[in-house]
Amino acid sequence: MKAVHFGAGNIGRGFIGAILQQSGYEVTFVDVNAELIDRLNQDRSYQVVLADETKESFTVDGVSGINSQENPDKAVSAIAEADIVTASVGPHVLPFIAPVIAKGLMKRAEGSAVNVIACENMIGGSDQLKAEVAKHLTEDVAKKVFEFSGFPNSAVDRIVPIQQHENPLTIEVERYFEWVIETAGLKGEQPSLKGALFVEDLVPFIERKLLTVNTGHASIAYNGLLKGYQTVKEAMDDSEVVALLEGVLTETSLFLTDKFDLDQKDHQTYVQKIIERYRNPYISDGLDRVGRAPLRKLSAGDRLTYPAVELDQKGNEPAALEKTIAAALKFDVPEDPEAVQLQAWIVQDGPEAALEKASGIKAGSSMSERIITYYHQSN
Ligand SMILES: NC(=O)C1=CN([C@@H]2O[C@H](COP(=O)(O)OP(=O)(O)OC[C@H]3O[C@@H](n4cnc5c(N)ncnc54)[C@H](O)[C@@H]3O)[C@@H](O)[C@H]2O)C=CC1
Ligand SMILES: O=P(O)(O)OC[C@H]1O[C@](O)(CO)[C@@H](O)[C@@H]1O
Repeated sequence: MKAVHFGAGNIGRGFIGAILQQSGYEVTFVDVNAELIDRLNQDRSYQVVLADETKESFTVDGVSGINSQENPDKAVSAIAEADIVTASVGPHVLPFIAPVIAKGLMKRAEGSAVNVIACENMIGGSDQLKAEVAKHLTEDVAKKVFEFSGFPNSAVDRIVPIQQHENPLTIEVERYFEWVIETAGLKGEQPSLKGALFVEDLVPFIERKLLTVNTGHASIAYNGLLKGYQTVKEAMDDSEVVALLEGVLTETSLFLTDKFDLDQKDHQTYVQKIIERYRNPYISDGLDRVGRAPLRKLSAGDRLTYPAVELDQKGNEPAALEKTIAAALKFDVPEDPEAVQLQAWIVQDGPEAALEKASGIKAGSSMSERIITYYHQSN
């Protein structure tokens, strides 16, 4: 069986590619990073190392790579013959992989079913990828193509920090992982993916994950950076950062347990497990990475603004989320294009207007005023 995975990066090699290989697929990675692709074609395998006391490692073999910048047609043919297509390139990159996927789906034998699964930290990733693919198909071709190609949404959870190894393919990952895929969007036979969970309705799973794992992570990053820390470890040793982490998770727990009628005890166990994961001494994770792409993370449907606005509308004052949003406005990393854009908006129009542009939180609203007060209070 053949799998095509877009994004030979941290999650691509450290999580999705490994699951695909363990499930019996020959994995072809598609990427624009020539170093990764050339090495994949040279070695045809790589090591995954577990970041815990065991330092257990395993080999992912039978892999290869296609540089979609140099050989777009090869990527198109690989899609035409694939039994499954997955992607972990970053939400902002989905529009750039869509044309190749559209051409590949058009090239498939009439009616041969395939599923295309976005594995991004976002709600509705595959829906968005499908909409981007549709832009490159005429209406009647799209109708035909989407009869046999499914775009089930998924939620992926495994912490894979940015890391350097002698072999650039080696990847160190936490032992924990969760890959939840919705059955609603599947076409043809349900793929058998070792360790993945298939559910009818993904929404509770993706929202629970995004608004717990990622919201917590973002609060550590933005509040930690504000206090001058560089890593999750340093930040987690600071009681004020941990208090804000516990605050945002209490606030999102209120939202999630209410919206999805979750069992409080079970949810608290899930929350505690995640705080333990942040404290993993075998993982060194940079706050710049965890807080990367601040415009995405401040956007209305993402991990900070979405729960804060929902809670505010229900009459709760999510102070920890608001303080974290204020801290996110101070995310100023010159190598991060979204951070540069955010800071430019603040210089041009002031923090309140920048907040509205990034998040949709209306300037002049009581929530905006509270956030901006926190913004001016923090150093
Ligand atoms: N790193 C983590 O701990 C986790 C990341 N994720 C999600 O997975 C996605 C990827 O994240 P990471 O693996 O950390 O990032 P990464 O930067 O390590 O990997 C992204 C890969 O996509 C490649 N890429 C960029 N443009 C491309 C294009 N046009 N065509 C093909 N490949 C292209 C890059 O060269 C890179 O190798 C993001 O949506 C992230 O939110 C989800 C869970 C955990
Ligand atoms: O990958 P994103 O969306 O930029 O978020 C960053 C953090 O969220 C996680 O992906 C957790 O799922 C972390 O591993 C990652 O550092």
